[in-house]
Amino acid sequence: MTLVAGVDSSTQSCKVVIRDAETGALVREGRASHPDGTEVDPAAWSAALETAIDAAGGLSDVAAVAVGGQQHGMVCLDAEGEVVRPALLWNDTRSAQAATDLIAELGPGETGRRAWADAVGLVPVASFTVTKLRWLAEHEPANAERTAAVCLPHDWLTWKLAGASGLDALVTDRGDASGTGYWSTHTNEYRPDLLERAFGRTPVLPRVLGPAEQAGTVAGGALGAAGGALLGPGTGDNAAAALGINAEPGDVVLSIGTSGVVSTVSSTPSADPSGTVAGFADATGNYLPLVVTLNAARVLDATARLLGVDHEELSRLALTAPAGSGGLVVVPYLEGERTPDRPRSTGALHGLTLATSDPAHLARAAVEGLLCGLADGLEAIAALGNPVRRVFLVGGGARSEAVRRLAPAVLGVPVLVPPPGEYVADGAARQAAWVLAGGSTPPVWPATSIEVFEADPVPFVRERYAEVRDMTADRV
Ligand SMILES: Nc1ncnc2c1ncn2[C@@H]1O[C@H](COP(=O)(O)OP(=O)(O)O)[C@@H](O)[C@H]1O
Ligand SMILES: O=C(CO)[C@@H](O)[C@H](O)COP(=O)(O)O
Repeated sequence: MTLVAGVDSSTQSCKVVIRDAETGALVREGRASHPDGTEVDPAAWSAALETAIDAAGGLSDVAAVAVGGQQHGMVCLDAEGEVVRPALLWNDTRSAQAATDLIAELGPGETGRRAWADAVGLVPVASFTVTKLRWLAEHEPANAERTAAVCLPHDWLTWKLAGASGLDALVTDRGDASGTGYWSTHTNEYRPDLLERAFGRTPVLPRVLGPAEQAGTVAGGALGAAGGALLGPGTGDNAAAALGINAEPGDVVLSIGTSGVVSTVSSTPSADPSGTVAGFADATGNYLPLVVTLNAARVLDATARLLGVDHEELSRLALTAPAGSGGLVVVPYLEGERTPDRPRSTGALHGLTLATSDPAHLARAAVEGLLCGLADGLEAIAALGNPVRRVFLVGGGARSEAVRRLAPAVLGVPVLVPPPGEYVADGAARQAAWVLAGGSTPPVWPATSIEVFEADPVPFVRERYAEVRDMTADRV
């Protein structure tokens, strides 16, 4: 049996799956936690990857490996390849003003937004790497000066696995490059002019590999791994999830992890000047228009904490309250928000009455608030002309029964739930198998069983949410 490994280095943890390259059958897996915070030393990711590889039984019998990772994180390296400062993650909002400035520099109002969307497929928000680089240039000029190369979390881990042999060895792929804000989905090339505008100069950037292009081999002893396995180009976690689910045009993947994601595979690049839909690339040569919220599974974590219950009880409580939670609405902007663009916002609770002041109503309102944000995302994806034929629900939040049962009601469409699993790591493993096998399309692995959840639509839940979602206080 030939084995391949896939890695998901995501916000809260690192997961490794080892699968049969031919059938896709799961053979072993391992995981390790990442530290909290929106600013993280990349050494924590390599340590977690080392632990997760170990927990998965090592890589000595594995023929190929690929890394999927949280997108956009700014990893700055000096001329010797040392990390200059902790990475700023996708959910760090300190570069919100930089985003506003960069948009205005390409033209006032709509003109600037359209110019960015036409240039790179997205309109800057604090999440994107380009805004973090502007923030660095403005606020930490000494660190900016020391920065010789910039890469993303998955690029850095791939480079470490390959032995970190010099900045010229850095590689990435279209999927993750398309989330930087200085790589164009329209031309398949970097836009050094935009990077120079943001950062003042163009540091070394990872070479962008094709979807199944080899990225070298794992170096013996790198992150404690046995050497020799082929390395895939890796990709961003959302592109990896699409590959893991085998999403095709017309399929929408809804992921409730640290971020809430609504994405779809498309054969054409998108450019949404409103900035709601980010026009990324996928990991197969197609495109991945997507809407992302900063607040997803952690809204459930926070509500469970508030109520002093575990996830199972939170779900049970939510399912005992009525649809619409008697008018109680949780606006879930606990970390600020990216879609809609409210980086300085806080969460809010609206509609408290004596009747709604109990744990069940709060639990239900939290699940509904989270789903309303994703329903807005689904609507935006569809409004750009993307067909919505099937909607898949994945991510840690999909383990909640209340989420699975309320999603079709709030979204107004049936929801397909594959078994709980690590679909990002699976997608990376499938990419590794593709690199090994070669060819123009990834190997076909048998589809997993799917549970279909259906419910009568409850449009009044979204209507009530829309009434109050902009009534929030700013952070102090
Ligand atoms: N049964 C559950 N119900 C609700 N949320 C859950 C459940 N199990 C895990 N989670 C949450 O899912 C999140 C982790 O999901 P995951 O998709 O792995 O995130 P990420 O990829 O961003 O690290 C955590 O916030 C965790 O608390
Ligand atoms: O910012 C985005 C995508 O644009 C996020 O989806 C990150 O890629 C983090 O993903 P998770 O850790 O939540 O899976």
